[in-house]
Amino acid sequence: MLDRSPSEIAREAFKRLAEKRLPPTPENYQTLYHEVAGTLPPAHFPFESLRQIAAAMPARNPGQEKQLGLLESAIGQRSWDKVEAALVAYGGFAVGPSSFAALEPASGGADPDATTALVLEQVARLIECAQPALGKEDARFAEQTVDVLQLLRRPQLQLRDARSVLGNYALRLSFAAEDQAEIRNGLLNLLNLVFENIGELCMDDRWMRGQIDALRSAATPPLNLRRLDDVERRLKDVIFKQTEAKGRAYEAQLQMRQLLATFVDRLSLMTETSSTYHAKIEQCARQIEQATTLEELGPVLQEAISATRAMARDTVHSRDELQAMRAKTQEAEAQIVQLHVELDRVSALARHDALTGVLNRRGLDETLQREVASARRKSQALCVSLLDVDNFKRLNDQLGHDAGDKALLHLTEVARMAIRPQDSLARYGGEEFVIVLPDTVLADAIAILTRLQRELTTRYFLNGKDKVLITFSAGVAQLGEEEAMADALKRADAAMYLAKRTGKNRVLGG
Ligand SMILES: Nc1nc2c(ncn2[C@@H]2O[C@H](COP(=O)(O)OP(=O)(O)OP(=O)(O)O)[C@@H](O)[C@H]2O)c(=O)[nH]1
Repeated sequence: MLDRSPSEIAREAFKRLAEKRLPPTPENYQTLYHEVAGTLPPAHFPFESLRQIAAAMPARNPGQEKQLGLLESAIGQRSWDKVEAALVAYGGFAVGPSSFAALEPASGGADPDATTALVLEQVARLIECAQPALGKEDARFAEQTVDVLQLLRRPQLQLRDARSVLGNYALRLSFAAEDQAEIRNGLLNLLNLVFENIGELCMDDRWMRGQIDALRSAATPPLNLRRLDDVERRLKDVIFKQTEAKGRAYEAQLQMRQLLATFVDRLSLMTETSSTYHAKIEQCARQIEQATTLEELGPVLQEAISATRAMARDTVHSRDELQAMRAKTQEAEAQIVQLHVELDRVSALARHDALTGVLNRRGLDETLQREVASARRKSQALCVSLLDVDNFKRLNDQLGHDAGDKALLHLTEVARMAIRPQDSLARYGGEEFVIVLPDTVLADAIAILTRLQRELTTRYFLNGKDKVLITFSAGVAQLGEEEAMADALKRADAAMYLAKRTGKNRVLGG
């Protein structure tokens, strides 16, 4: 089946359409096409139903009005993610206990049939919303869902008729939800196993070890989409770097093996040549001893000369070959050095900082893009903070550069613990870091940074046995409605400099 060309599949689908006497609708053709091709049909997007729901939803304030506009455009784009975001944000602008209040009968519930129909419609919507989360593995359950939805939307359906069907369906639904929870746990266990194995393969690489630890902690429940996104990005970096390293090691190994084999061949050939030569010379020496006339000596000397010439030729040949081999080895060495340089360059292209494991500039850029889009979509506040370690040069000078590195690592570890899972931490440059705080207003962001300062006064950096206090100065800015993120960062930077100039170890809003 899978070997058929698209036109063959299309012909067969038409044939089946005729054989089964089905109406030639696009849906029927699509179903049969996938049946013939042995592929899965694309997930159904209930475009019309969603448009009807959106049309029925009231816009009771400007916030809801904006979200309804976003919802309509999300439906137009057939994007579940955007539909979900618009619905959640719409809910955030709810004004009363019921955001579906406009659906209620104007007479205050005087018509019981209309009320029943409304309640049943809401149950149907609830089921439709929950459906994607329950997966498609159980075909029987999927069929039952379709039947229940049809039944709930049947005109004049009475509550007592719906009750037993819903009771039965609720039981199946609880099984499906349990299955999904088990599948999720199973997948998480599998993921952790994969991390462990990758970790085992490259335990001598410090960067990799840090990444694997970060992956494990990112994949620990409770999960959210942001954390999963982080896991995906980190895993891509790890796989990329591991593939590079493996390819490099394999190439080097192959080259070395070839060189060694040639070397052993040459060595045995040289030994062979020199033993033949020695035997020949010994034989000549014996013949010279036994010779009594000059005539007898002539051919013996001739033989000795040609044996010596052959030996010299072989030696020159071997020397040339060994020299060529040496050149090849040097070339291979240079290639490996070049590969290391290349690997470092590639690592720099990764999204995480090699020393601390937090996001690097590239990772930060991507995160900022994502968070700005998300904040705008959800009409939420977004803050950025720029923090710079105080007197870091002095720390380096007094304790050494290695201790300086460890101090930076310590700072990022404490910061990771102090911020929320949805916040992001990035190294902006030497001893400068950026914290991105979604869904946070300025005052709260300042409070989070101040909490981090307090944390650092209780969690000292230990340099050997010495406790070292690390402090930082920070500037915080809340992104304006129309403002570019680069401008918000500039404001945070200016506030940070003001904090430095006015005594350090301070957090100021920009
Ligand atoms: N150990 C270590 N030091 C770094 C790293 N990156 C930058 N530095 C050092 O950080 C120091 C920063 O010095 P300055 O910019 O003068 O700042 P400061 O000493 O912290 O002074 P203030 O910012 O005014 O508090 C420089 O000495 C850099 O060499 C790094 O990765 N590791």
